[in-house]
Formats: sequence, C-alpha cells, structure tokens
Amino acid sequence: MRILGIEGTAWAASASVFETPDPAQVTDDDHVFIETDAYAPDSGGIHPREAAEHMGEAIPTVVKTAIKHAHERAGAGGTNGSGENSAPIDAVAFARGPGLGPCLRIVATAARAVAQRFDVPLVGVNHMVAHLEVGRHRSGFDSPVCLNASGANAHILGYRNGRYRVLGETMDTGVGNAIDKFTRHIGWSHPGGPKVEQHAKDGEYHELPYVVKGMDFSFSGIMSAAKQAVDDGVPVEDVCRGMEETIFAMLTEVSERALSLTGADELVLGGGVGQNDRLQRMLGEMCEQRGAKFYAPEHRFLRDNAGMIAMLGAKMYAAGDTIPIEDSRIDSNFRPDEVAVTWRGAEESVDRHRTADDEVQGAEATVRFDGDRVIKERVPRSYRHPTLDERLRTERTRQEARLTSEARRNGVPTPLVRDVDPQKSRLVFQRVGDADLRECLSEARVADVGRWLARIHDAGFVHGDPTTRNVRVGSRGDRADRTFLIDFGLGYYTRETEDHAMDLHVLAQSLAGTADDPEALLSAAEDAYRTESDHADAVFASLDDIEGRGRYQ
Ligand SMILES: C[C@@H](O)[C@H](NC(=O)OP(=O)(O)OC[C@H]1O[C@@H](n2cnc3c(N)ncnc32)[C@H](O)[C@@H]1O)C(=O)O
Ligand SMILES: Nc1ncnc2c1ncn2[C@@H]1O[C@H](COP(=O)(O)OP(=O)(O)OP(=O)(O)O)[C@@H](O)[C@H]1O
Ligand SMILES: [Fe+2]
Repeated sequence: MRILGIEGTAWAASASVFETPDPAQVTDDDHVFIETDAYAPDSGGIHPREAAEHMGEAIPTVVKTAIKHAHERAGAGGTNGSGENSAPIDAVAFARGPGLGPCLRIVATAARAVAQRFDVPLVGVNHMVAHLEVGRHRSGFDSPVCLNASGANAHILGYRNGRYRVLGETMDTGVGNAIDKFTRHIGWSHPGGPKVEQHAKDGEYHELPYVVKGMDFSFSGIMSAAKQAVDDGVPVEDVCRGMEETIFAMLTEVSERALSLTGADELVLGGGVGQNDRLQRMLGEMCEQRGAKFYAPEHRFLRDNAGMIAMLGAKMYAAGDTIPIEDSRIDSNFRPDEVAVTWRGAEESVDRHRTADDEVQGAEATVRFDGDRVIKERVPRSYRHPTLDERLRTERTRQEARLTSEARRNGVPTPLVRDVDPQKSRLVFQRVGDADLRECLSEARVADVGRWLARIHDAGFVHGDPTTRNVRVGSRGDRADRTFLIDFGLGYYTRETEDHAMDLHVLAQSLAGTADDPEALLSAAEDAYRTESDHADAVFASLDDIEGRGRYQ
C-alpha cells in the first residue's frame, strides 16, 4: 500500500509518501519519504495570512516532489504499476484540522486535486490523532497513553471504546505557544522552543508557579511570572531553566497520573515540543521508575510533518475510512475525541486493573496497608528538580492532612488522619472502604461524590483531583455502605466558581476515561451537586465555559 500525505495546519508545508505491506504494524519494509518547506516569520509569531501565503506557494511544490517519488517507487516494483498515467498511490490523506483555516483550505484543495487526478480515494486525517498514532505505530505498543506536546495543543489521551479520550489537557494555551510567547517578549525569533532549550543548559533553576489540577494544567501563570522575572533582571538562562523544569515536570506528572488512572504501562510522546531532550528524559525516567515503557519517535515525526498524516491515512484507508470529495471540508477546531477510530478494535482499551496487594503505587505516592491503617508516603521523583520536588511533596502532604480533616468536619466521609510528617512527606490514615470507586461504579455512589464536592465547595475549598480512584466505597470502618473522598493533596482554599467547576470537570474526565457509560453516571453526580450546592447555577455556567472553550485558536 502506498499513501500520499499532505500536511499544512500551521507552519509546515509538507508532503510525504508512506509505503507499507501492512499498515496495522511497523515493519522493516515501511518506507517513509517526507518533503517539507517550513514557514518562518520574519518577526513575531505565526501570522495566519503569511502562513497561508506560504502554503499557497509551497504546497504545490512539495506535493509535486512527493508524487515524483511515488512514481519512482511504483516504477521500482510497487503495486500500482508505473507510467505517467497509472496511479502511483492508493489514496491521498490530508490534515483536515485542527489548524489555521486559510492554511487548511489550501491543503484540502491540493488533496482533492490529486485524488481526482489519479482517481483514488481521499482520507481526512485529524492532525492531533496523527501526532499520537505515529508514535503508537513506530513503537509497536498495543495500547499506550499518549502525551501530545505540540505548539497549539497539550493533552494526554487514552483509547477507549472506539475513541481517543482526553484524559487531561491545557486549560489555556498550547505548550509550544506558551514558550513562543515568552521568547517573543524577550525579542527572540520564532520558534522559541529550541532557543529556550539551548539557553536552559547554562541556567540555574528559577522557581515559577506550578499548576496541575487533576490531569489538567495551565501555563498562563508561569508565562507571566517568567516574563516578569526577566524584566526584573533574573538571568534569562535561569528563567529558561525554570520554565523547562516547571512545565515539563507538570507534563510528566500528568502523564504519570494518566498511567496510574488507566493502569496502562506504555507511554508515547507526540508533537513539536516533544523534540526537547529534557522533556524526553523526564518522561523516560518516570516510566522507567514505574516499570512502564516509553517511546518518543524521531524528531522528524514529532514536529509537524506529512509522514504522520500518511501513516494514519494508511490505517484509515485499510479500514475503509475514506471520504467523498463533497464531504471533505476542513475543520479548524477538530478535536481528537471527535474522531471515530475505525482502525482499532473496540476491545482494545487503556484500562487494565492492577491486582491489589499490601502496597499500591499511586500517581505520586506509595501507599502501604497495615491492619486498619494506611501509610502514604510521597516518594521523591528524581525526574523533577530537587528543589521543586521537595516543595511539592511537603506542600501537598500538609495540605492533604488539613483538607481531609476539614472535609470531615463539613460532613463529608473521609479517613481519619492519625499522623502527619511533612518533612518526610508521610501521612497515616484510617483505612476506609473495600474498593476504589472505579471498580464498582454506580449512579448512587457517583451521586455521593457530587454531593460531597458541593459540600466542600460551599465550605470554601476544592479537592483538586476527584477521580474515580480517589473515592473509596464500601463498609470498612463503618456499618453502612459509604462513599469516602481520599487524596486531597491537590486541594486548596478557593471560593472561585471556576475552581469549583474544575473539580466537576476532572470528575467528568475521569468517568469518561474509566466508565463504559459515563453519561448516566455524570448526570447522577451533577444532579446531586445541584441539589446540595448553594451556588450550583454559577458553577455549571462556569463548567460550560470550561468545556466549550476552543483550544485551537
Ligand atoms: C495544529 C498544528 O498546527 C499544531 N502544530 C504545531 O504546533 O507544530 P509542532 O511542530 O507540533 O510544534 C511546534 C512547537 O514546538 C516547539 N519546539 C520545537 N522544538 C522545541 C524544543 N527543542 N523544545 C521545546 N519546544 C520546541 C516550537 O517552539 C513550537 O511552539 C499542533 O499540533 O498543535
Ligand atoms: N485511607 C485509605 N483507605 C483505603 N485505601 C486507601 C486509603 N488511602 C489510599 N488508599 C488506596 O491507595 C490508592 C492510592 O492512594 P492515593 O490516591 O492517596 O495516592 P496517590 O499516589 O495520590 O494516588 P493518585 O494520585 O493516583 O490518586 C487509592 O486509590 C486507594 O486504593
Ligand atoms: Fe502539530
């Protein structure tokens, strides 16, 4: 099978030829040819009009080069015969979105023209799914969690029941764009990522805000603080180092959380920021320490490139997932979780249960069971800078002790705190429940969670990570069947409705990531929240806002 791929969502005018005997798996006979013409702005960031002008000029040329290459391959014994008029390809795959509308239109027009010329089918590819499928394909992993760290995006995805679920994502800008905005502020040319990497090598760690909420994260506070630090005279190398240490530790932490939540033991990386060596080393180290496998594709497959479009195009074409020309319009806000994944079996899922014994490795702590006591220790994470690591562990341990008790005082079942030692990042709790909620989901239990969240919000704080693994259910330590909230380490005091809504959003994401029928469960939680809360309308308005926010402008 030979597929022509075309990419041009923002800066890379790129065409490729992907040839494979079996699109379902990586083989020694896979052949990838990529021709890219990059747009580099003279000043500032990417200008949509200039980018589109670049696409208009460069796409026809790179496509021509790729077609010539396909003809050569076909002549060299390919499956489609040779000669100017016979089709040297089986299908044309193009990036349908997300991306800049004017650029996408040029790509789609070129793809339609080539498909018509050779009378072959058209395949419309989601660029973000391509960023993750290229890693999955080349790693040979079965069912990895995927971290996409690209310019306009940042999210962590897992496959379940025919869709890629967004387990966590940025609450504001993409990770590359955040870095590029900082470098623009200090007058460095676009793209800024590689320059930050270079300067960080000579820098000392400078502390910046660290913002993780469940598996979501935010960059805006870090970026304002980074700009301010440079304006205040902190050496730029130190700020670059601080940015890398902070941002990449956040991405590594959420990746570890996603592995822990889903029980997966494979991680793949995608996106242009994935070329950063420090990010790759942090992810590699985290995976090694938890016994998971990590794969990062070569740089030419990480940054935007048509190779990944053709590779996913081949899988889709083999699954019969082609589109008629009249349905091939672009979608500049195309989300990865909108894609019906036709090329993978519904039974494959990142969703494996761990067998329970007397020790559990959580996302950030080791939990030991000792009779009716639970000893939770936040073990150092060597991938993090030691100063940041120490700060996070002590702060979270203190906060967890405080908020677990405060929730209890507000009528929310939580374990009793028997001992706390912030220096050693160690807590001793009463053991509660018989199982994690994720193993025995029911509407009544999820409704309890909605009710408990409303109570703590009315009391002026959030849980910060209300996933189905941070709820214990059962009768241990009590007579009746009860639903306990645990793991308040990411909680904090706040009366902002947006922070309260984030708790509900994290719960929704975790249900989508672990339940077969998340909608009914989520409604149960939301109904209970509505009944219990003093300010439900404002919280739900804010939740709509969070969930409707476009990430791809
Ligand atoms: C929608 C699509 O157009 C968009 N593409 C995109 O953002 O290009 P990509 O090639 O995936 O990523 C580019 C970003 O990657 C950053 N980057 C490149 N090399 C880097 C490095 N060594 N360290 C950190 N960032 C780096 C650049 O600064 C830039 O922000 C996306 O995938 O979000
Ligand atoms: N008090 C408790 N009683 C019973 N089981 C507990 C208790 N505390 C923790 N556990 C068990 O240990 C697991 C990990 O605990 P916890 O969530 O506190 O750690 P963590 O490292 O923060 O995990 P994560 O961030 O992945 O949720 C829980 O999912 C639960 O199964
Ligand atoms: Fe990209």
